[in-house]
Amino acid sequence: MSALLSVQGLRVEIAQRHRVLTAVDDVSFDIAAGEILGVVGESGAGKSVTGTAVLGLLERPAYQAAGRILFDGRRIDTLDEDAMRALRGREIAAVFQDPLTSLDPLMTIGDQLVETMRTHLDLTQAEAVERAARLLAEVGIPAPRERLASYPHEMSGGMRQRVVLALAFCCEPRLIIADEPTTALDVSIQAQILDLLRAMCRERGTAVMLVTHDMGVIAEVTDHVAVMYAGRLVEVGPTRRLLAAAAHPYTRGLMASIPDMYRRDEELMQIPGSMPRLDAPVPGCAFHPRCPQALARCAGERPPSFTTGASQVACWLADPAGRSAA
Ligand SMILES: Nc1ncnc2c1ncn2[C@@H]1O[C@H](COP(=O)(O)OP(=O)(O)OP(=O)(O)O)[C@@H](O)[C@H]1O
Repeated sequence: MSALLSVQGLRVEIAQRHRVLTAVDDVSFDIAAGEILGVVGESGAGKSVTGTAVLGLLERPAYQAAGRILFDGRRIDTLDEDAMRALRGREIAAVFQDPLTSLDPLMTIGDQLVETMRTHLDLTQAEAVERAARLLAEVGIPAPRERLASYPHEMSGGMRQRVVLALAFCCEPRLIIADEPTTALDVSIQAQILDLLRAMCRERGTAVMLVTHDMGVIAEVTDHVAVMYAGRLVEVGPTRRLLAAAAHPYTRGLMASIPDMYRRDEELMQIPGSMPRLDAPVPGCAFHPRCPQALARCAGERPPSFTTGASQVACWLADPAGRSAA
């Protein structure tokens, strides 16, 4: 199946006065139509920067230094600002952690939905209003017609995030970039919003790049997972298989922090240590100082990506040639 989104060798750098830092390095992944890909990793791993690059919203001092981003086979990282803005409104939508990033506090939610639809779709005012009410009903807003006249601040955080989903879906995008869409919400509301996101995507065949630090979220909604550490992908594979048999010690460490059925027998644990700072990159495998299974070569040689089963794993432990030597 050809990819709807294809990120190839993406590198994002951050220009500082006397040096350049690398926030995302050689990141490649595909998302097929209708697929939900989770991008997971600790804070600072480069997840948001990757999503921002796909949306064409990187701002100085951050910039794309290498790689290509293709949407439906067409290169989009070289589009000009107007073309990218048109694509963002229509074919690629974004959902961020804070609903107030997406919602204009001075506009009613009805006006926001109607204006977005009328900018990008050929709809009359009456058609757009009708569609806005239907969308609000679909995302579970009670009394949707009356709610069209409400302002964002008149709603709870959970309701606002439902409106953000309505806004994201209102032009029937083919791809949604969702960056920590439920992190700010109570756990019970989080699950409802994730269920809603998944149901709406399944029904429409919408693809999603879901950025999260939470392996529980990955387990709940994604089809594939890309695990990021220190700006690089360390493991990419189908969610079920990856959760059943993660190959990278970092992925296993993240999984050990899911407090649920996957780890009934083990204590909830945190990975000791912290991710290297951008201004102090670690040679070899960036995870080796924290890795319980590090080999001598991990400190000196950066592992390439090895294929193990259906996954890609950047770890010397997955090197078929190196296993016996280790
Ligand atoms: N505009 C910027 N200027 C300087 N540093 C930046 C900029 N944008 C991102 N960074 C740095 O790039 C690194 C990756 O950030 P990013 O936000 O992508 O991480 P993340 O994995 O999404 O983590 P979080 O969940 O905390 O957002 C971090 O070290 C961050 O401080």
